[in-house]
Amino acid sequence: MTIAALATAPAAGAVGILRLSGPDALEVGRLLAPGVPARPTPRHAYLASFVDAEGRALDEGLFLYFRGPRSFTGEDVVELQAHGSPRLLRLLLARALEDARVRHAAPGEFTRRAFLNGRLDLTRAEAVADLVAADSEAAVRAAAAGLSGVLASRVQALEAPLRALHADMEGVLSFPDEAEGADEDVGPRVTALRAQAEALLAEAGRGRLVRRGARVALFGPVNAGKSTLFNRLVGEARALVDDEPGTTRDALEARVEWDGLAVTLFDTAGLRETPGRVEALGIARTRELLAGVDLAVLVLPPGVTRAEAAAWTRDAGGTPVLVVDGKCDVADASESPRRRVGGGAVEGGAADASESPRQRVSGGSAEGGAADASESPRQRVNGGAVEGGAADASESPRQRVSGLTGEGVDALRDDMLGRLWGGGTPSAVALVSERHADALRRASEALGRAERASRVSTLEVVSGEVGLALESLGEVSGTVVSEALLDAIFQRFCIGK
Ligand SMILES: Nc1nc2c(c(=O)[nH]1)N(C=O)[C@@H](CNc1ccc(C(=O)N[C@@H](CCC(=O)O)C(=O)O)cc1)CN2
Ligand SMILES: Nc1nc2c(ncn2[C@@H]2O[C@H](COP(=O)(O)OP(=O)(O)OP(=O)(O)O)[C@@H](O)[C@H]2O)c(=O)[nH]1
Repeated sequence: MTIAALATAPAAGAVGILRLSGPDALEVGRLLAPGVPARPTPRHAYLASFVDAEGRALDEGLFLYFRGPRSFTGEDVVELQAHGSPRLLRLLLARALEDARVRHAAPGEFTRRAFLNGRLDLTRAEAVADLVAADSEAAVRAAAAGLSGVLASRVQALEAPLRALHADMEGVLSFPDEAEGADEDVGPRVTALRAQAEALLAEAGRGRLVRRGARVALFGPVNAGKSTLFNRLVGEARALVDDEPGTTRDALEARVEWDGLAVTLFDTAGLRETPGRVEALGIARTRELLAGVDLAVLVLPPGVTRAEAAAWTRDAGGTPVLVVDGKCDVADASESPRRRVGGGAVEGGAADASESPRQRVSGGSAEGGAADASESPRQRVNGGAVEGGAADASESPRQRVSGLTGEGVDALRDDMLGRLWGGGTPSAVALVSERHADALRRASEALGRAERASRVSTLEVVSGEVGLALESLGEVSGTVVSEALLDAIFQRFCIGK
């Protein structure tokens, strides 16, 4: 069946495209553009008059014919490139759909046909959708890499040797005499392939970062200068700044693009022990937010000790924390923000020392970390920090930054990107999606079982597991796919793609 859809967004633009794909694309296309020869030269742009059912001119545009299989879908494709009026384009589309040989394309159906006709493997078809959805430079570049087959070849480099291994084992099982010895190094081969699968799986985190953008939150004690720093990082005065502690109550967010990577930056309510009721709600929300971001930046006012810093760090709930010394332009603590913070902690400590981990640390730092050291892993960490400033030297020096003067802000941004990204550049990443990661994980698990079986079980069992790994891997490239999987994948495409 021939399908038709508008390939351009349903909004006014300079040019809009109606696309047809299928066996009757040319004939139906020529109903709309009768001036085009019956056997047009493929890939030649004809200037043509587009007409309605009565033969009245609707527009003058370009007519393109791609003869299958040399087309995007692998089928005959016709494009009518008209002036970009949404109303005009709908008239042209309706006219094409009037023909009984044509129906409207489902979302992603052009790309689905390209996949089914072997023009693209599944990873490249998905890269088409990634490219259309890309909203940062890194996302564009990573999707483009996917479209050019970066992930496809990584998967291929795993799939081919896995298939060879499977064939060797099946050979030995079926023809033990002829294939003798082909199963000798099965164990090491499985181990190596499993490591390869794990390495690919490890890129899923970066894939997520590129696709969705990174989420970074500034947090720390009240009045640390978070909002000032946030404004500085965002490049505009978004957050309210005031020297009254607790000014920021709701988390603010702003989207920036750093080195091509989309970053959503959050400014959060300052943490302290004795907040007002409304502020307490803000703090609860901060903790929730911190648990869900990719990186939490702990902004400390001058004079905070390592033990205190370690205590604040725990508010991030397991999210990686980057610690920075804020207000570094303040030479000494004459204005004594340190006292305020320290004072707050002690005050709170008296009120409910038993409850708050932070107070326990304050207590620890005052009374001696050693006393606490045996109690919990958390205390042991703090105890360590308190006991041995020297031993603590392994901790990297904290970034000094001033939101007020801008000092250290660029370096902080680089630090954040380093922590988020690790080495390399965002464009070099193989965009491993959740779907790919899930299939890779199952492949890797099957290989893990194969590894064990190669030591304790029969070749038949090993081969069975390797076969399962192959099946899972086939879901990534598309060599093994169900209709349901294809439906799920192509549903997220837009219409006309
Ligand atoms: N006007 C227009 N622009 C477009 C598209 C389109 O369909 N129409 N595309 C649609 O997404 C993308 C281009 N993708 C395309 C991919 C392959 C072929 C194609 O004809 N492939 C043949 C021939 C290859 C060759 O001659 O080198 C093939 O693969 O056999 C065309 C477009 C982006 N820009
Ligand atoms: N000297 C100096 N003062 C700063 C700096 N950053 C912020 N301040 C001042 O410190 C006070 C608090 O700044 P904010 O940016 O609102 O601090 P915050 O951490 O967001 O505060 P909360 O909203 O209470 O959590 C304001 O008076 C700022 O002008 C800095 O880098 N250097």
